[in-house]
Amino acid sequence: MSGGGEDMVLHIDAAEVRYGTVRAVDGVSASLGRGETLGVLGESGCGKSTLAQAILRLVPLAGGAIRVRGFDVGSGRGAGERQYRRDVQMVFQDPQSSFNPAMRVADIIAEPLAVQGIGDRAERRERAIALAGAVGLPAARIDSFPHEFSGGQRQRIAIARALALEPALLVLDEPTSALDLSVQGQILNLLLELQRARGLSYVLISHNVAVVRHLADRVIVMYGGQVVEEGAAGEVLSAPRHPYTQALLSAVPEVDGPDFLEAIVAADELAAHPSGGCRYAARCPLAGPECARDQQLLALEDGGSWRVRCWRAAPGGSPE
Ligand SMILES: Nc1ncnc2c1ncn2[C@@H]1O[C@H](COP(=O)(O)OP(=O)(O)OP(=O)(O)O)[C@@H](O)[C@H]1O
Repeated sequence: MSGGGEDMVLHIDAAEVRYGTVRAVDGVSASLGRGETLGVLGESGCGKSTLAQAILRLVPLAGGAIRVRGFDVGSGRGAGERQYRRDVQMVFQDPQSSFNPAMRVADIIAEPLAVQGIGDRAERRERAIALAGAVGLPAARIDSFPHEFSGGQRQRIAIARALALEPALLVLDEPTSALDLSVQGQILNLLLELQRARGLSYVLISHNVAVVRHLADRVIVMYGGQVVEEGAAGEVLSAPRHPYTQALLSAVPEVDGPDFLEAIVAADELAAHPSGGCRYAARCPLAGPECARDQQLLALEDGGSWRVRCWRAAPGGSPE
């Protein structure tokens, strides 16, 4: 893990987002250095997309702070807003829905440049061709329309567009969930390649343990709007300590599938009424009376970065 300082690209400090009484993101903290990937893992309703939206300033913070290379996303104050708009870009699960179907691929990729008034038409086209090459799209097809491409190629188009402004941080929201299994690996490897070549940082939002394992350096596991476990992805995902992470890992097949989401009840209702105590207790096979108390995120070792919101996992096994 990288420390603080100038290499820190993203810093999330006790971020809160509410929809009415629903605490969709409830005191989440995390940070991300240059060239690193933070996995955000959890099933539908745990708040991971809302966290992504908060980083992109698409929903307001009700508390805490998010900083991208020093820019305070919550208040929007201070210098650097223009740079922030360039620094953070998003790749969605279904790129098709974010493409204008009447636009040709070259124009789609160059669109962020046009919006920012960067370069003239010919320069933007040059840039789009270079970006298409960087993501493995054939230059000969740059004047085709997005519907003429396969799902995997469309995701390459979306990635090229996201890179147009030379961002520092990509927020990847289920970037391969809509793709065939054989294509998922290709896109994940492309993301790794681009990260290494460009020093990109990724926030990877996914319910898929295999995808997070493939890409993430660190992971936060979310349940009911809270982080329940965090640490180095390799450690957390091979020997999880929180009963929820353990359930996620045992339920997950190697591939994406609807059964997985059905296997674990959605956390929506929990976010809606966060009574005291562990939010996972109602579903936890290990729950006992101690779990009625609020649980803190506790380091497994003094000063360590592997932290678990479960008194059973904490040193000494005390509920507080
Ligand atoms: N616009 C909204 N208005 C009200 N509640 C919302 C809104 N968006 C999300 N929520 C609620 O906030 C909580 C977190 O939702 P969020 O979409 O962030 O979770 P998620 O883990 O990304 O799930 P998914 O993968 O299904 O998008 C859920 O309880 C959800 O019902």
